[in-house]
Amino acid sequence: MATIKRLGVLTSGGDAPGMNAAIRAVLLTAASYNIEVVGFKHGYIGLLEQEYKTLMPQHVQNIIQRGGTILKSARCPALQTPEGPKLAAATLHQLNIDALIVIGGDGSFRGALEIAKHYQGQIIGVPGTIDNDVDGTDNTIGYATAIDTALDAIDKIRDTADAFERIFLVELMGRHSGFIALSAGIAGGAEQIICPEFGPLSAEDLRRVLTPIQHAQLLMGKASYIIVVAENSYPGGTTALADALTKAIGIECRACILGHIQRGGSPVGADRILGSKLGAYAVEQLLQGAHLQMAGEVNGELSLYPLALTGERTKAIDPFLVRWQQQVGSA
Ligand SMILES: Nc1ncnc2c1ncn2[C@@H]1O[C@H](COP(=O)(O)OP(=O)(O)OP(=O)(O)O)[C@@H](O)[C@H]1O
Ligand SMILES: O=P(O)(O)OC[C@H]1O[C@](O)(CO)[C@@H](O)[C@@H]1O
Repeated sequence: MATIKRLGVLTSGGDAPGMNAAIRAVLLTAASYNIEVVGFKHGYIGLLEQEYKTLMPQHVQNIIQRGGTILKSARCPALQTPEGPKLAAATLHQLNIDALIVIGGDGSFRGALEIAKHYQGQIIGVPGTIDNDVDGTDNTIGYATAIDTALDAIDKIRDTADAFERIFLVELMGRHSGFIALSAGIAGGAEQIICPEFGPLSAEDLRRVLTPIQHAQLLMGKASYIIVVAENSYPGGTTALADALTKAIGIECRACILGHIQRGGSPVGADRILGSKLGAYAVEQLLQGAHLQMAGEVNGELSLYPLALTGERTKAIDPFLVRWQQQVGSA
């Protein structure tokens, strides 16, 4: 068993519902092994600027149901300078931190790998991002809640779209991936889903979107029609796409950008459970000597995955749902 007396923990990148459950599990598990936990604030900024506090059980009481992260999060460009990782490692050494747990996405894990080049202790990652774009785990903490939040919005937009028999484009988050768009689009009964995995969509290529709309109108007449669009799918964004479609078909298409609403809210049960499980597992695996690994869950089994491979983008959106959506999308 590795000797760990002091453990650091931080949340980095986009916050995700369930991060608090993971922090809580880290603290409670560590406490059960008499390990002290230091929480760094604002992601890697806390390491660079020595902004931290020792976490006690009372700090994690009554947080499992809260969105956001009690440690705050941030993007930290300073870690991407040559001096950043050295400074971060120096803080960890100075504070006698034997191991660090980074809760975040694959970008945060790249940062962890840079720090590891200068740090003598162990580092482990816990996947927390609404985007679900991290290899080595079926789901990331926050993804399930984001789907439900997006779904709630889609259902509400459907009501008004139906009343006015309007075409709506609903833009969902997912910087490089269509996980949220595909899942919420399928569950919300969207007529079309557009996401990066379907290939780039250009102004010259609008026919791909137009033909299914026209087909649906022939079949059903005037009716509500919802297109779920993953962010960054069209040059100029979803409002530009709605404008281009409006011009092309002569029927007003409305855009609704859901934005950061998807990052907030009370985590659903699945995210509380995943956060708790992965937070606890991360501590236990550190004690087993794990280093530069991510604590994930694959096919219901807890497992470690090399941090260096978490951003390879080998995890694909559900191919069955993709095929089915494309098959029925024009009906
Ligand atoms: N190559 C890198 N070198 C050093 N630090 C990095 C590197 N890539 C990312 N980081 C650090 O990790 C932080 C978070 O990364 P990023 O903004 O990509 O979010 P993420 O962890 O992927 O989460 P999300 O996708 O949910 O926003 C960055 O702000 C930066 O501090
Ligand atoms: O809040 P910010 O820094 O604009 O980041 C937005 C990005 O973060 C995420 O919410 C999580 O990675 C993405 O879906 C989105 O593109």
